[in-house]
Amino acid sequence: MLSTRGLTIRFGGHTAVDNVSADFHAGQLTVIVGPNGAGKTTYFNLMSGQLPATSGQVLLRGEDITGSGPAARTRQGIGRAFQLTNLFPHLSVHENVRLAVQARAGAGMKLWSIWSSHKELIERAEHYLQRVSLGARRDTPVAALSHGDKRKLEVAILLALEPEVMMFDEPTAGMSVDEVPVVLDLIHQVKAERNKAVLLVEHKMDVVRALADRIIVLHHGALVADGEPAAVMSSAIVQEAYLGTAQAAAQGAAIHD
Ligand SMILES: Nc1ncnc2c1ncn2[C@@H]1O[C@H](COP(=O)(O)OP(=O)(O)OP(=O)(O)O)[C@@H](O)[C@H]1O
Repeated sequence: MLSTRGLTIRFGGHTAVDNVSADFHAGQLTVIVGPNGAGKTTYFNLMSGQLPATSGQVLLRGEDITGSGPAARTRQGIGRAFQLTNLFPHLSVHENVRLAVQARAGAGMKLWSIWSSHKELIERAEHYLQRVSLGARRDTPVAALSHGDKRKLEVAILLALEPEVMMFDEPTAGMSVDEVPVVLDLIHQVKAERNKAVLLVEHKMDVVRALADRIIVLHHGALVADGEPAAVMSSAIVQEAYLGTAQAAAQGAAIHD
């Protein structure tokens, strides 16, 4: 579904992502891990188009999209849950999701088609709100939501856009303990549909264990491990560089932080 080939970005003399090649398949959830500053977010930014690559390629279904900006990539099927930067704070929860549903339906500027299918758009937005357990908050302005509810709303918006590639940046960061299972269940459901490539940047080992089909490890911008979770997590490089000791790993310590 999505591939990178020799993907590299340099900031001045610093190579933040260094020649990374990887393939992300439909029905597979890949977690990208690594210490602070390893290049995980920058790699995400290169794939979603927020940053231009210094060299290398990003391919979507085999097509080279390296030259496309972020909006074009979203239209082409790469969806990303940002950390609360793509919400309209003064619109209601329902309106935020409805805009995403409209964008997906291509109804954005065509008033006639908005009116002709208005009821359907509302129902679809309602459906996504129910999926993230935000139905009761439908009329609340986004600015008044708790942090956890904002994160759930982001997931609803991402679902509404129906992308083929779904990228999550620490989806449970800042959530209370009782909110985390809602989001993890949703990501499980998306994965179970088996038609999307799901990518996650995640620090929490329990989340990694619960969700990962595959783990990629970045270190100083380079890909240093790529494989099944058990093999990658028990590999010497991960044990020593990221978990400190095998005992820390067994105790479920975070990779960092
Ligand atoms: N716009 C930029 N200009 C200069 N340096 C940058 C820029 N963006 C990222 N970097 C540098 O690139 C490196 C990788 O940063 P990045 O945020 O991708 O790491 P990360 O693995 O996501 O870290 P964290 O786990 O702390 O979020 C860091 O050394 C960072 O300082």
